[in-house]
Amino acid sequence: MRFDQWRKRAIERLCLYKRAEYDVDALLSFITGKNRSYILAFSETELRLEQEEQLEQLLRKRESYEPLAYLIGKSEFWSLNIEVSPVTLIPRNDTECLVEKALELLPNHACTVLDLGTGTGAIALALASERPDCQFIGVDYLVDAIELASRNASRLKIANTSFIRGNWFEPIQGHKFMLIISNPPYIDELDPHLLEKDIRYEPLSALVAPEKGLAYLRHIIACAPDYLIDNGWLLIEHGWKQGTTVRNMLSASGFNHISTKKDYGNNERCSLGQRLRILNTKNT
Ligand SMILES: C[S@@+](CC[C@H](N)C(=O)[O-])C[C@H]1O[C@@H](n2cnc3c(N)ncnc32)[C@H](O)[C@@H]1O
Repeated sequence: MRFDQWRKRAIERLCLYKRAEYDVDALLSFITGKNRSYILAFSETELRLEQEEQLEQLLRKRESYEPLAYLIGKSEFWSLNIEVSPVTLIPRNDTECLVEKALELLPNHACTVLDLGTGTGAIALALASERPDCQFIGVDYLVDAIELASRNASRLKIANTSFIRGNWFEPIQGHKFMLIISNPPYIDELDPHLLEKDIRYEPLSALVAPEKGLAYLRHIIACAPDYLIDNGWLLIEHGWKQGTTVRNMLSASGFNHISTKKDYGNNERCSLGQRLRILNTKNT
C-alpha cells in the first residue's frame, strides 16, 4: 500500500479524534523514519509489508485511545523532544505556564532549583535549557522515572540537571533552593475523568493523591519553607478547582506574595508564594 492510501484509510478510522491527521502522520513518520514533509511530497512511496503490519498494530492501539505519545515514545514540551513512557505522566502543554512563571521568578544570577515529582524531567529540562547558569535537581520516587529523566538530559545534552530518587524532600535534606517547582499528583481517586479515553493509560502514581487529591499539595506546601532560601519561591501546579484551597495552604505555611496563574485554557493552574526573610525582632 502507498503512503497516501494508508494515510487516507487511517484518517477515516481515527475520524472521531480532533487531531486524526496529526496522529496518523506521526505514526507514519515513526514507522518509516520520514518526516511529514517527505510523507506528503512522496505520497506514492510504497510501504513495506512489515511496515504495514506495524502501522496496523499502532492504529488499533490508537483506536482504543492509547496515547500517541506512548505509542511513539516521545512528546514535545517547551520545544524539547522528550522521551516518554507509561511509568509517568505525558508532559502537558498547560504545565508550560509553570515554566514561563519560573523563568520570570529566577534572579539574574546563578542559583539552584528543585523540581519535585520530576517524571520525564520535562520541567527541569525546559528550565535548564533556558538557564544554563543555574543548577536543577529533579526528584521522583520511581527509579524508572529517574532513569527516563536522566536519559532525556543526556540525549538533549542538558548538563545542568541531576535527577535523584526519593520521597519528596527526603533525598535533599539540609539543602536550600531559590525556587521549588512541582507538578505533583493532585486528582481525587474518585474523579470520573480518570476513566476517560487517553488518561486511562497513564499511571495512577502520577495522577492521584489521597485526601481528595490534596495530600501531596499539602505536604509539599507545609515542608517547602524549610528548603527555601530567604526570598525563595514555591511554584506548584494544581487542579483548576483547587486554587482557593492551595492559596489558603500557602498562607497557612507563612508564604507571602501569594498569587495564582491561569493556563492557556484560562483555568487556574498553578499558585506561588515567596518565603520572606524571617527577621529576628529580639533586641539582644
Ligand atoms: C503529575 S506527574 C508530573 C511529572 C512531570 N513533572 C510533569 O510535569 O510532566 C507527578 C510525578 O510525581 C511523582 N511522585 C508521586 N509520588 C511521589 C513521591 N512521594 N515522591 C516523589 N515523587 C512522587 C510521580 O512518579 C510522577 O512522576
